Amino acid sequence: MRKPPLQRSFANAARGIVWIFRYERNFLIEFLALLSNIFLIFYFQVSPAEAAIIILVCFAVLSLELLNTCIEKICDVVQPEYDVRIKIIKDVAAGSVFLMAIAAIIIGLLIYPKYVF
Ligand SMILES: Nc1ncnc2c1ncn2[C@@H]1O[C@H](COP(=O)(O)OP(=O)(O)OP(=O)(O)O)[C@@H](O)[C@H]1O
Repeated sequence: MRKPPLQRSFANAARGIVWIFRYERNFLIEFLALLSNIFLIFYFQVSPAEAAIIILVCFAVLSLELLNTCIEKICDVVQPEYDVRIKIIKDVAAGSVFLMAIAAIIIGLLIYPKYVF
């Protein structure tokens, strides 16, 4: 199979992100968290290294949300009925987003207080 041109690959990726914005509420919430952090970084004039860590962990949460949604969609195709194995797969995939979200909160608690107080 021939590889699609680069701009078509970008267009496919952009379509995927537009789709998840429309249909996955969690992604929207996590995106708003990214925007809030960008605001706070400028407001508190956070150092470049710390800002990079904050931005990186926010994007990590968003990326894991994309992968979690993919896994959910594959599961729904493979097994639309209740299945305890699907439950484990979906719960574990959701756990990956949850863990990274906890990491994001910890990083926020480590970085922001010194700018606030
Ligand atoms: N086919 C299934 N068999 C067993 N359990 C399922 C099945 N589908 C969903 N579940 C359970 O319901 C939960 C939510 O799954 P669902 O596909 O509805 O994702 P969601 O509501 O988009 O969740 P998330 O907030 O993690 O994105 C799963 O984590 C799993 O525990």
